[in-house]
Amino acid sequence: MCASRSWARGSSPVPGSLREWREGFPRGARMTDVARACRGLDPELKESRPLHIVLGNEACDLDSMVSALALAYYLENTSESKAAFVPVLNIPRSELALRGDSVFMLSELNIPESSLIFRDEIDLHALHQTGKLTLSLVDHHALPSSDAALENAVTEVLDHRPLEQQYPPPCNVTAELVGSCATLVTERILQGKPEILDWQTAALLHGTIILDCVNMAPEAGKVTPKDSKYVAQLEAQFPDLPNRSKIFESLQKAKFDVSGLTTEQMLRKDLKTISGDGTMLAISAVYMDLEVFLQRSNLTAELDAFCQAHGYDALVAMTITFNPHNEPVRHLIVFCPNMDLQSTICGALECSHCPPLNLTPAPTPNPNLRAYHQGNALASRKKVLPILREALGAYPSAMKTPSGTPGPESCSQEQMDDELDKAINTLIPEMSRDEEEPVLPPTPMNSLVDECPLDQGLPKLSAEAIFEKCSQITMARSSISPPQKKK
Ligand SMILES: Nc1ncnc2c1ncn2[C@@H]1O[C@H](COP(=O)(O)OP(=O)(O)OP(=O)(O)OP(=O)(O)O)[C@@H](O)[C@H]1O
Ligand SMILES: [Mn+2]
Ligand SMILES: [Mn+2]
Repeated sequence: MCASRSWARGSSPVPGSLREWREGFPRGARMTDVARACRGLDPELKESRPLHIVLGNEACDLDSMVSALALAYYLENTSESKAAFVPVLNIPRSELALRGDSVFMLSELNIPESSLIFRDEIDLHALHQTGKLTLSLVDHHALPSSDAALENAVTEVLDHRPLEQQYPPPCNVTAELVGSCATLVTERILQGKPEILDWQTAALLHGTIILDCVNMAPEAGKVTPKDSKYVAQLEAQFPDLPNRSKIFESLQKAKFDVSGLTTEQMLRKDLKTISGDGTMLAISAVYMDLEVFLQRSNLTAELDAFCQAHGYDALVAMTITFNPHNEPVRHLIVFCPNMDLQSTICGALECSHCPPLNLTPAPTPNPNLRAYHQGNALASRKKVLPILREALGAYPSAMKTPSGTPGPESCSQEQMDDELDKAINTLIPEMSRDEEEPVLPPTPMNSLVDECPLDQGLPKLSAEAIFEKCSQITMARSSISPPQKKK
């Protein structure tokens, strides 16, 4: 689906230095030569020069794609280093088609998809082993556990979310909570060497910032003064950039067009993942109304198959649609067959206060599914991810069962008891003392203790197991003689 091709100037192949960038990049070799070399088909090119990869996030939305393309282009044209600067889209090539806004933008600007390199076409880990790889991360900075080995190749970060991970100097970190990472890349180019900016690259950046900042509308809660400043500067340098509203409407339409997508494709279209202590969680943006989504045929089985296929222990989907006033309406869906993990995730989301999500439970067709209306319509996944990351951190991996199998019953009984004893003994110390030691009254929880045993949150255990243990405690207490007064 493509809106009218009214943007690009003429229908010439990629004009200006974007084409030269592609052909002369790295110097003397075309993009496809680099791709072939990176795919290991042409070792001497790989051997000849170090490779500096500019890598977007694994959701690979328009912001990630454009930030990687534009920053690599800038570095290739300004860096003193003899490295080749290669933008890599952090998804398999086959997944680009799910990103309607990116496909639309590339076609509008006559940038052939064949000139791009995707994550499944380059072996970053093998390159890293040759010692020839350095990395710039754009639009993210916390690498997924599968890429943890690449952390020491990161020499630069440009991101627009709160820092969750430190990259010590000499890594160059730019992290600012602006509406779009493309704003930070634009700033870098305009402050560095504005004359290398050509119309195509300016149009890529301009359109991306406008989409991310919802056509620069303050009520959407995305745009910052820096976003507005650089959109204006791009327009001042290229007065014939397309009209903002035209860009926004075409990209928004292309982004939200999910017609014909399967449930699996819809979940993969804008997917982020987090992991904590061996538990993997997928968080998808679903551009569809909750009711409509829940009515999809075979939904629970499809969600289960999706989690099993990718090794996810749970899936959180954030649906986003718009009311007649064009305000976003958000719902959260939690799919998790493991009841302990499900209650950990739902508890964290329900009790979150930073930010409060103002969740109202909504009915679902299956106990493995929970759904909520999210009253806080401004909290995008960027805001929800830290809540989920913290919840995973508090969830004992000992409770983790192979993904997709039911919860606590799959843990051995003694494992459950150990967990429970540990938990109860931090809560009720007299249970852990042996007989001869006098039992002191439990420390009042509001006293100045250096850390409250509940700081890590209540132990994640099933209600029945806690009840069982508490009844044991009352029995044990009634058999313990009252504390002897110290003489
Ligand atoms: N108020 C709005 N009006 C119109 N469109 C809006 C409005 N708010 C968001 N969108 C569109 O929905 C897409 C998804 O927006 P989001 O759910 O707020 O998340 P985000 O894409 O801005 O940020 P994320 O938390 O997903 O993180 P990153 O993508 O930065 O990694 C928006 O793209 C917009 O089209
Ligand atoms: Mn997004
Ligand atoms: Mn972004």
